[in-house]
Amino acid sequence: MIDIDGSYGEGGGQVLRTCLSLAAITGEPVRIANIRAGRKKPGLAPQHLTAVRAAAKICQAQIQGDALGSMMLEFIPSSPVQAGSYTFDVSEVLESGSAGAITLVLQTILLPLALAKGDSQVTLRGGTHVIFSPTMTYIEQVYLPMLKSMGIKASVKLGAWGWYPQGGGEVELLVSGGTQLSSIHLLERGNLRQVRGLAVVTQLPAHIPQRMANRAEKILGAAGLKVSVQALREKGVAPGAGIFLTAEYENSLTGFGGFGRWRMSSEKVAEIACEQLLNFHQTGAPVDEHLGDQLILPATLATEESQYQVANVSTHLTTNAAVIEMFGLSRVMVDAVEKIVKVVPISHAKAQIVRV
Ligand SMILES: Nc1ncnc2c1ncn2[C@@H]1O[C@H](COP(=O)(O)OP(=O)(O)OP(=O)(O)O)[C@@H](O)[C@H]1O
Repeated sequence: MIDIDGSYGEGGGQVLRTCLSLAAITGEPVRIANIRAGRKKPGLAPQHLTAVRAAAKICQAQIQGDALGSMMLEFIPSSPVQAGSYTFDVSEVLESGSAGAITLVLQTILLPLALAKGDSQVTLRGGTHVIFSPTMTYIEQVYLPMLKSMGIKASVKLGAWGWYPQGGGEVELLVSGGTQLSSIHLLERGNLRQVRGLAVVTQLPAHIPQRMANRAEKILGAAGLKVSVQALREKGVAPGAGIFLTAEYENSLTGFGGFGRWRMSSEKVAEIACEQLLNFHQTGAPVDEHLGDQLILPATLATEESQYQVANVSTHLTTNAAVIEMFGLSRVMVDAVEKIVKVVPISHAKAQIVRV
């Protein structure tokens, strides 16, 4: 049994999700105490509880402490990960509905399913575009394409958009099993090819996405970037608005978003997204701060050493690195000055990854 202190470092949900993924992959039982102790409302929130149940389902784990608000979880896998057809719905844990980010549930089970024998199809319901988490657009346009370069074959189809606070979004995830992960090397991002954007509303008038798109094209165009933003009205159970920009460099991808808010102009929403993108662009780094913490797990499971440079060394990155090291599968070295992350997998045979 591996004992993890959930209050370590960032003390957020990612400590839990990383443990769930690695427990499912290795078959190693894990006990996590002080879950999300670093947050205002600690313990398991709907998104985390859904991730716990999803991870448990795919490796038939026995679980204790799987309740909303629980700060302690015991997770004991009882079989190798089973590929198959699954549905996970955040509103099953909170009947009144929740915008708990299903992208984070997706990230919890993606690698276990990709390493399992056979293909999987997963329906996920809940929040698809939620602030402080990767949006489904980021998963589709940044995270999955970057993982594809490491050998992961997976795709998502967005059926309905789910915003805070109602959620109600829906996504179909397809994952090919039997993956052998290869390493990633990203020290040079190359030139910017283009910025693609989606300005989207659900249940709101068409002038809103058009105004977001116009403003973003104007700002990024004035900064000398090649940009094209589509204005769309999409399906969703509640009103919502946002703009999601993907920057495509020769060797890497990144994405940033802005979310509509009561009394915030469409133009301001676009400005927020553009500012983040331009700040990143200026750093010259190939990997954004968020992808930086998310790549450590796949790099740990790869056959060779990985190395990449990030725009910013976040506490999410250093926390995730430390938690992953506790499973003994890799050494993660973070050069805070050069902002270079190096992940050295430790012999997989020795680490007993439950492989195909
Ligand atoms: N704008 C963004 N784009 C991509 N990824 C993001 C973005 N914002 C946050 N993330 C990622 O979402 C994850 C959030 O992890 P965190 O530990 O904060 O847990 P949480 O479960 O979302 O919430 P909490 O902070 O409430 O515990 C991290 O991997 C972070 O990099």
